[in-house]
Order: sequence, then structure tokens, then C-alpha cells
Amino acid sequence: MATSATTDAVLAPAKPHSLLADYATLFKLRVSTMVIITAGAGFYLGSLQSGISPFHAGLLQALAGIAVVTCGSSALNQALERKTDSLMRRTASRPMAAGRISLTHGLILGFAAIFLGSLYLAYTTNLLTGTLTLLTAIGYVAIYTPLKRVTTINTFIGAFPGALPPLIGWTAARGIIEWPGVALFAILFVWQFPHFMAIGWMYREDYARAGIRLTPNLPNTQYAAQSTVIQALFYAVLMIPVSLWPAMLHTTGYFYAAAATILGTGYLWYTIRFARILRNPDSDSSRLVARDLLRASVIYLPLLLAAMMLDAKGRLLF
Ligand code: HEM
Ligand SMILES: CC(C)=CCC/C(C)=C/CC/C(C)=C/COP(=O)(O)OP(=O)(O)O
Repeated sequence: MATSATTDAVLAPAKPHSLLADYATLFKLRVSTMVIITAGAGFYLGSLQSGISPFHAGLLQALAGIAVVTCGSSALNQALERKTDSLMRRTASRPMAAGRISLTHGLILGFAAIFLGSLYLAYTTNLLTGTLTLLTAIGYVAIYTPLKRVTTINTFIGAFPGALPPLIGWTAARGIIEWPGVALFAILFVWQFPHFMAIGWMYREDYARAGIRLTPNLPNTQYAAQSTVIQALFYAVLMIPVSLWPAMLHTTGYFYAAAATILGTGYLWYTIRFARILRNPDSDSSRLVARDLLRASVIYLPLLLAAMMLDAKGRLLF
């Protein structure tokens, strides 16, 4: 089979690892940064709903607590997956999989961060936010992570903790769960399907080697490709109306509605392009369209949130 650019990158000689670089990997820095951005967007919109500026100590306290719990969850996820991670090219050099960080080290860091971060949120922000953050961590670590080896439904389950951070940001600002916060949850929930169908397709052989069950690595490749494309397309189409929900709730206005429609059409376009995996599932070009959809997903989301924040009712930018 042809070797993809992605696989070549993974096979490149390992660079020396400093403890700092290992922590960045252990805490999944890029994904965690995006999680914190989504929580920050929720806090910003919730504050405007209250008619107050989001820029006060409460924002820093909420984001610090959420960041600590997110990092702790990533550490425990890697502690649980150190064996399967060591079987996959993409993850074999992770610090726990490669044995540079011990199991005890990872477990202590992970449990301490989740416990202390949630407690900090409960005290400094509010009890609801601390509880929701703890439940998100439990959903990710104790439910989603073990399910990855059991059923392809794992991605649907994992989408719940993945979508909760903006709602947590909202409750940090408002103290209660309200419809605009639920709309943010729905946006993140739907966004994840094209995102991880693309990733699952790119790394399907890797995931299969480690015994991780995903729609893209079902035994019949043609059926797997069809099912992957159908799910990605279903959610990419749904993304457009769901992303308009904040405008329907009057949390945002017409500018956001127009931006969400344009951005959603772009996301859908990349997902339609992703359907090319049906033509020749094992080709390099099939991996390239999957990689482009992954890139589109991580560009689409911050742009959508930025448009929402720019157009939020009663906006206070500074
Ligand atoms: C069930 C849900 C999800 C799954 C299974 C998933 C899985 C993954 C995987 C495996 C990667 C690594 C891709 C690579 O190394 O090339 C990745 C990348 C990424 N994910 Fe997700 N993800 C999910 C949800 C989320 C959520 C909720 C966020 C944040 C809001 C997020 C943000 C990102 C970002 C920013 C990247 C790019 C990181 C980079 O460039 O290295 N993901 N995702
Ligand atoms: C507030 C808080 C506690 C948030 C934590 C939730 C969180 C980190 C969600 C990330 C989304 C998610 C399910 C990623 C799955 O990647 P994976 O772990 O399957 O990816 P991998 O294959 O790279 O390990």
C-alpha cells in the first residue's frame, strides 16, 4: 500500500524529549487549547447575557480551573491507553506509551489535576460549574476512553464530554444552564462528527492495529467508507441549522447568521469533498481529502465562535 505523507511524518526520527515537551504531549496541548477557547466563548457570551463585561477575575479563574481539569483528563486518558498508544504510529512516542513518564507519575498528575481543578471551580466560580467539569472529565476518562476498545459507538459517547466545555463556560458566567448554553453544546456536539470521521479515516490502519473500534476501520473497507461518509455528511448538513440556533435565540444577530451560513457551507464543502474516499479508499488522495477536512474543522470552529462573539447582543469588546 502507498505510504502517505502523514505516515512518513510519524516515522521520522524521534527528536529528544524534554520534560516540558512531554508534558505538552501528555496534556494534549493543542486539543486542550481549543477546549479552553470554546469554554472562553461560552463565558464571554454568558457574561454579555448578564450585561456585564467578561473581562474580570472570574474569567481567569474559570479558564484556569477548566484548563487544569482538561490537562488532568488528558493525562489519565494516556495512562489508560499507554499500551494501545504504543501500538499506533501516531501515538507511540507519547511519554507514557514510550515509558518516559511512569504510570504513577501520570496517575498522580491526572487525579490531582482533576480533583483540585474541579474543587477550585466549585469554590471560586460556582458549584454547578465545578460539578459539570468533574462530570465531563469522568465522561471522557472513565466512559469514553475504555469504550474505544469495545464499540464504534464510542465516538458518539465521546462527543458529549467534547461538547460540554462551552456550556461549562456559560454556567461559569451565569450560574445556571440556559438555552444559549445548550445551543453552544449542540454546535460543538455536531461539529465533532466530520472532525473525527476524517481523523478516523486518516489513521484507520493505526487504530485497527491497536484494536480501537471506529466506523472507518470496520472490516469491509467499502462499507466502512460509505458509513463514514454518510455520518460525516449527515452532521455537516445538520451543522448549518444548528449553528444558527444562537441567532434564533437572539444571542447574536444577522451578521452571525450570515457568517455561520457561509462557514457552514465551507465545512459542508470539505465534507462533500471527503466523499471522494468512496472512489478509491486506500489511495493517498483519500488520506489527503481526510486531512483537508480535519484542517477545515479546526479552522471552522474558532471562526464560528469569533463571529458569534463579535455579533453578541450588547457586545462589549474591551
Ligand atoms: C469524540 C470527539 C473527538 C475525537 C475522537 C477527537 C480526536 C482527535 C484526534 C485523534 C486528533 C489528532 C489528529 C492528528 O494527530 O492528526 C484530533 C485533533 C484535534 N482535535 Fe479532536 N477529537 C474530538 C473532539 C475534539 C474537541 C471537542 C475539540 C476541541 C473543542 C478538538 C480539537 C482538536 C484540535 C484543535 C485538533 C488538532 C490538533 C493538532 O493539530 O494536533 N477535538 N482530534
Ligand atoms: C473540561 C474537560 C474535562 C474537558 C475534557 C474533554 C476533552 C479533553 C475532550 C476532548 C474530545 C475528545 C473526546 C477527544 C478524543 O480524543 P482521544 O482521546 O480519543 O484522542 P487520541 O486518540 O489522540 O488519544
